[in-house]
Amino acid sequence: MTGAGEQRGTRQEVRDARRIVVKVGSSSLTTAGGGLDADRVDALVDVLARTLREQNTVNAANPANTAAKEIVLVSSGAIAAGLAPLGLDRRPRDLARQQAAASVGQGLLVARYTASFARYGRRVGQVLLTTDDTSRRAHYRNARRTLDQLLAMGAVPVVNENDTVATDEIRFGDNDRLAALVAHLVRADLLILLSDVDGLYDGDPSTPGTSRIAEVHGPQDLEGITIGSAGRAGVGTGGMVTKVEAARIAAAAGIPVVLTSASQADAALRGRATGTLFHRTGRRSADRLLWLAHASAPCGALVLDDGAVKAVVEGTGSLLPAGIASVVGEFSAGDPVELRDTTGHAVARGLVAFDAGEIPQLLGRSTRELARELGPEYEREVVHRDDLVVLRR
Ligand SMILES: Nc1ncnc2c1ncn2[C@@H]1O[C@H](COP(=O)(O)OP(=O)(O)O)[C@@H](O)[C@H]1O
Ligand SMILES: N[C@@H](CCC(=O)OP(=O)(O)O)C(=O)O
Repeated sequence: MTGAGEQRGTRQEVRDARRIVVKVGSSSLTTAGGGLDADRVDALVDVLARTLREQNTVNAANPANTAAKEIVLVSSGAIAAGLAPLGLDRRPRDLARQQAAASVGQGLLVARYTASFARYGRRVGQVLLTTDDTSRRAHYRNARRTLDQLLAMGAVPVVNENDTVATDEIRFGDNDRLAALVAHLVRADLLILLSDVDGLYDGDPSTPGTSRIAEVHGPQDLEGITIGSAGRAGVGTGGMVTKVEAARIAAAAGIPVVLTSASQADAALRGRATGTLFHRTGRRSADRLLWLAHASAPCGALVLDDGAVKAVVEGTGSLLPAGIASVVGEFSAGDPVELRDTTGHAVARGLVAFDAGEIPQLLGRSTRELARELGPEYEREVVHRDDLVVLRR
């Protein structure tokens, strides 16, 4: 951990980042009363549009323009923006009214971004994602293709969770984690999380004596720090906990993260020593698997015997019917499921190749035997190695 006063110079990897995901929280886009604050939206768009313009006109005629920047904006604020128009004075507790507010607010939010970016001659493209888009192969590819295409056409994708169709079970719930997963999806070089606080503090920032942490090199730097889960009453969702979790996911996937306030967005994009920089802790991982580990809500579970747990955890093989002791829940082929040991501890997640109802007849039996009895289509893995991600203990 490095104290704020110990920072040196600019952050080269931040300055050099070409493809950047910027996430902005509700608290940075709304007025104290909870409505959308057009001035704050415009101020953010000014920074983003100028960054794109400055960097991309330098060398626009040169196809090898290595300075060109691309920005994907993950914006919260739909629920907050929908409160006042529906006569609500705070974020409702129940999902149905949150969804109604999001439905009204998302339109207003995107209309505001559209008008604001238009001042710079830029188009925006709305992209609403659900957890299915992050775990199912076809959805995942589609989402990535659309985002890539928008960027290639010079538009700014404005991403949010598809709140109106998400149920409690399948919600991301917080856009911090969604932003980390989007950064991974688009193979971003940098994730910037903008909030109403200018970084991670070593305690509740409203408590005198706490100070900002300038750099985080890994989980060891977070030990002993009080990280609050409540944001500004009635507006944000996860407080600092979800931001630190998002930073951890992105950093582990090889993407550095800057966490700072919306008013520091320009400095952050220029690589100045603002906010908290989370250094990458891992390398870029095989594409879809990160999503499987962090985003998918498992539809059920398979309980494995000790040998199968070992094979899965040590990465030596796919999950075969012979290693499955029991099936939990209802799911269809292609759904994400949890793989548990016999004590109920989740060891991995995977995309299952059979419906839940088909599996009991396969339990404990060899694929060869099954193929002989039930047909050649049963000589296959229940979860293929390529569709499986081991969870960290
Ligand atoms: N250790 C900490 N460092 C910084 N902020 C913290 C910390 N613990 C709790 N917080 C609170 O988290 C809030 C940000 O979360 P939230 O309101 O959910 O933001 P957003 O709407 O931007 O997603 C800050 O305003 C701050 O009060
Ligand atoms: N999808 C929700 C945002 C949920 C969320 O994470 O909000 P925040 O904590 O302000 O980033 C909305 O647009 O209101």
